[in-house]
Amino acid sequence: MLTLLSLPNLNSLTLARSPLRPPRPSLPLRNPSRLNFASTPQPPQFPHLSISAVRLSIAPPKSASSVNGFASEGFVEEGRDRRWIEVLRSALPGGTWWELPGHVDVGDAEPVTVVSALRRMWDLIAQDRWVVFVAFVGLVVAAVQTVFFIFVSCIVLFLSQTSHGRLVAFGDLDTTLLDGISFFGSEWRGYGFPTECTALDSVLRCFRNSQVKRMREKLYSSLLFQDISFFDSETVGDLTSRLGSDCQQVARVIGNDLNMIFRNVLQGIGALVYLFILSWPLALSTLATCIVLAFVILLHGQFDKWLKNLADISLRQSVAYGLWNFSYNNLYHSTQVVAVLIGGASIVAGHITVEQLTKYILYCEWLIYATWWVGDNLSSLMQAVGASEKVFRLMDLLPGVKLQRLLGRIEFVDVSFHYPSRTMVHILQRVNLSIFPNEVVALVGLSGSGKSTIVNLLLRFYEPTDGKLLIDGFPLKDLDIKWLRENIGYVGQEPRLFRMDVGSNIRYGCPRDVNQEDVELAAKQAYAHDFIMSLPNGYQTTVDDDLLSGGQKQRIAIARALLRDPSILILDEATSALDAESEHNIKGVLRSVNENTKKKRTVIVIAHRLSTIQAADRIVVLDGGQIVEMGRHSELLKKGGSTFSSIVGVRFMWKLMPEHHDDDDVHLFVHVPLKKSLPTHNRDVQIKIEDSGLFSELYVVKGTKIGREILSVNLA
Ligand SMILES: Nc1ncnc2c1ncn2[C@@H]1O[C@H](COP(=O)(O)OP(=O)(O)OP(=O)(O)O)[C@@H](O)[C@H]1O
Repeated sequence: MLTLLSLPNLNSLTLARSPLRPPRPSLPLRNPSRLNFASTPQPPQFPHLSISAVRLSIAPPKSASSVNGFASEGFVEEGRDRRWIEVLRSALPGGTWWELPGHVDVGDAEPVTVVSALRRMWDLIAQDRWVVFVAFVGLVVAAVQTVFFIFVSCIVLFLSQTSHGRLVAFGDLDTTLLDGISFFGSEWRGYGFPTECTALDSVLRCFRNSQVKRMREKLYSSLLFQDISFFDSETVGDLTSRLGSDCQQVARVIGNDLNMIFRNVLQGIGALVYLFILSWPLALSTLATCIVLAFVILLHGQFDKWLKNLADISLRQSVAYGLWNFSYNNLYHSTQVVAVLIGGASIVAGHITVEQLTKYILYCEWLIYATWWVGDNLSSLMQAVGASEKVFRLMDLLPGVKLQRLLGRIEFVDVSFHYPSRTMVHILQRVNLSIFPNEVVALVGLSGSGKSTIVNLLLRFYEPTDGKLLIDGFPLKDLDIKWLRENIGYVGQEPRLFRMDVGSNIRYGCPRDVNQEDVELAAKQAYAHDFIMSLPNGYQTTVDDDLLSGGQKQRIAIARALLRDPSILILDEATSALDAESEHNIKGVLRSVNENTKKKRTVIVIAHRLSTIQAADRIVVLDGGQIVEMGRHSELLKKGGSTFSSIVGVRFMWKLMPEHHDDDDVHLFVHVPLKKSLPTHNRDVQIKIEDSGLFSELYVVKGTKIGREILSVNLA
């Protein structure tokens, strides 16, 4: 990080603090991130400027500068002049040299107003507003005192010339009093705006830190409820930056920038008023200097926006800073030169006294100083406003409507979808599906057909790119996402367990108060109670992802979902790791819960087992992101639709449950779908069941051959 010592030309900017001289800004230390020259070992080099600019804009045509291949002197001279003019023009603010390569994004597309940003920040510090009010009063006291300090000091100084001891003593007393007021004012202001090293500094920083903390908490809780699509498009680094530096920057606005702006505006106005009282021509000349200085500072602040975002413009940064530094020093000194010239003439002419000129010069310094601070803090404020836009946008993504009760009616209306990371691949295309309250719907389809995507949309992990998704008639995006997810039970294929006891794992995330009996009832419904009781400490046994089998974890996850008593239950291959018997039992339990409890529920199940699918009220067959068939199992078989047959047949061929088959060799009625190479009507086919541990495998035997051509099996 840059210090004053690393830039020798900055030393002239730091003057010792004395009662008669306002503290001069030590610029790089004030805001190091904005003036970080660590990567610029050399001081600004203007030759770079000319070389680069020549390359950009100077390319005189050969014919203009040469005659028969020889350069004409007049042309050369003219060309050189023009070149220098071009170089200078390109280096001026807004010139071509400052332009950045087209592909670089230098800022936010959407502007945010200072007023709206400040209003949001004001809301954020609602409970600490009294601190800010008190601090502002301190600020005003300190600023007024500062303005009068010079006035009183000059009186004391010039009284001492006349050696009126008592008056000097009175003046000293007055100065001491003002010093005291200044001290308390600054300390008091510092309580609200901890920006300077005051005695209370460490305590005072707590206020700003609490602002940052509050903002981070709010932002973080907002992030937790974002769609998964949000995390597809936002990188972890960006979010960390929002939580880290952006929150700091936004908190700095109230705690620092506004404080400094108000303080310096007050002091500047005080100084300016006094200057006009002393001598209006002198005051006008200083005012003109201040306006130019403010313009230069603001211009530099604009470049800061780029400097922060881009790594490859350190050269421009150096030049911009050099120009700024040059302007500041010269403008500052010019006010003193003007003051001495005009003021000297005015003293000779008898218009003002030496004392008045002294006061004038001192107030000039204050005014320049105040202008510098206001300009610098304004550009810093603009940066913070830019940062606040992203922070507030994320915070605003919070709640929607909470319904009194969720009935469980789900409607997909012309829903199309593609994932943000693969915009060219259409995953769902114009899906229209109405699921009624308490209905059990099975989604089937080949791998990649979009079953889980439908569930992802329902859980609002993503939003449809087209069409509407309604729950109980309300657009899903208008509903309070936290409330909605509390009312939906979701069990995935690979549920996660936390390293804590089984009971706590079942209770995890349950939004209502439950007792041990409720937990055990849910575990019994999920056929998990017996195996839990066989663990060393029953429900108190500590488990984690590695200590239980896939099927046991699924049963705990199902118990967890049942305990919440959700209005909508989604099972995304939630029983895939269960043995056939457990799966059969759980399927029955889910069905009976749905029918027998007071609170009915809508169930959406994605499964590949025939037995599970058969239990559904309706089967929805997906292919390539579209619904191709829909109906009861028997209806679909009767229709003989090729998609359903191929999907269901192939899947179930490998996952038939053994209890239907007592013998190794059985004859079953097998539905044979339309296929050119196979007969088009039902026929008896010999099948063979082979038990391979977890699943029984079904081989379709045609004659002596073992084949897998039969695409669906009807065990009815
Ligand atoms: N986060 C994602 N980003 C991009 N593409 C995705 C994402 N998740 C899924 N996909 C793609 O979307 C398509 C549909 O996936 P989906 O998981 O919905 O299929 P599925 O029918 O549930 O498959 P399976 O039965 O294998 O679980 C697939 O081509 C998949 O590669």
